[in-house]
Amino acid sequence: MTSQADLVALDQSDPLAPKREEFSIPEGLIYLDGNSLGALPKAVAQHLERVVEEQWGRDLITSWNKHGWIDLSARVGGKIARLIGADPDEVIAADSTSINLFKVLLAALKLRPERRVIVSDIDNFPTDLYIAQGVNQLLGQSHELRLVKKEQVEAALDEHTAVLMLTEVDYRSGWRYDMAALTRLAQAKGALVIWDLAHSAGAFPVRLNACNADFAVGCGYKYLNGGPGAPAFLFVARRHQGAALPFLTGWMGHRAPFDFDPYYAPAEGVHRMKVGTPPVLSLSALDKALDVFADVDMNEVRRKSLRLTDLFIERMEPLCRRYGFELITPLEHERRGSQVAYAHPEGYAIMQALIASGVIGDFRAPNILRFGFTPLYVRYRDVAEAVERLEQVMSQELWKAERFRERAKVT
Ligand SMILES: Cc1ncc(COP(=O)(O)O)c(C=O)c1O
Ligand SMILES: Nc1c(O)cccc1C(=O)C[C@H](N)C(=O)O
Repeated sequence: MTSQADLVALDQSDPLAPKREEFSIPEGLIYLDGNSLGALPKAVAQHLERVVEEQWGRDLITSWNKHGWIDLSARVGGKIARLIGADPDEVIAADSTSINLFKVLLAALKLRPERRVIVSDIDNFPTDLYIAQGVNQLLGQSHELRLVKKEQVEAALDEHTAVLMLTEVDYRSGWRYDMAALTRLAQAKGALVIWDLAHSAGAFPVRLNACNADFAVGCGYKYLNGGPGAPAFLFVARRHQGAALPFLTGWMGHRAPFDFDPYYAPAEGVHRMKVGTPPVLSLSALDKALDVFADVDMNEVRRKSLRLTDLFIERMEPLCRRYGFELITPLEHERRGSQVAYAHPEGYAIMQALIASGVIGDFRAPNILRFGFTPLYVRYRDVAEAVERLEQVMSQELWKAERFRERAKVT
């Protein structure tokens, strides 16, 4: 068991400890939900004020050139590329994850016209599955969407598979796929692979090119801390950039948008996946938020993430025995993202009571309490304190209060 003295020593010797100072975290709050909405980097607030006043307010439309707004999507993509093991010219920041998935899924299916199966995980985040259903509808239900449990993904792949579409880290359980192995297996059958990195990018080192990934998408507002509704990102491996075509053929993805040619011609490389005018303020926030990572070693982030999640699991053991929490996150490091989840029949009310006590995690239907550990701003002592507050919620039965039963619109 990790002692109080061990925790102090861990925080004192943590090479990432100074990073916490770069974030604005309310005094006394323990924030374990950076896997849903990352905390605010202090520099973003100052930067946005300058962008609004100087770029928008003073320089107005000249800022597209003067402040490089027109290239922001690619510049921000370049910063994300380092975190996900891609080259800068393989990534853009744009649109939402859902829309980016729509774009790359259609592009990938068109690269495998003779094949008629999309394989995915039935526990994938719903938007991924809904997008696949919408794409199939657009294609006249020409494809089979083969949804299987994680253990059956390998067996579901065959010579009819056009695309394997997976989220690397399961949003509920935190279960992590072996990206290299699954990519190899799918490609050996002749399929293309799309990875959703929503719960990976910024949480640990991702190695898209080392794994030979074909396409990827991911969120800007989770571990990348770009703010609510931040632009997402999209990756197209260089080997596909000539042949992969977008079907949302907007002017920003045209070869020469300011020629105002009536006929569409795709831009070079990943740029053709851009659609309309980018949200400059949101992109500017994400741009500045990514600077927090500039001097960060992602291997260090992973080391701390595993220590934080190990510590949480260790401290939760007595509560599991006493109060019936069931760990659903893998113990094996290789199979774990940066979050830990427990099933409990009273999960919703318990999470509301815990939030009221100053520890923010979240609840995922039907019965899951989910805790995200962002190594840049979560301390070892926060982990111990969070479990102590949960112990109080349970031992004093605080969760039984009527007000914790009422379901909010957003959970
Ligand atoms: C795996 C995954 N994909 C996609 C999304 C969201 O996509 P969007 O930003 O389009 O809402 C989420 C979370 O919201 C997610 O967990
Ligand atoms: N994107 C979200 C939103 O707009 C509102 C509330 C939560 C979210 C989330 O990010 C959910 C998240 N993808 C999840 O893993 O559950």
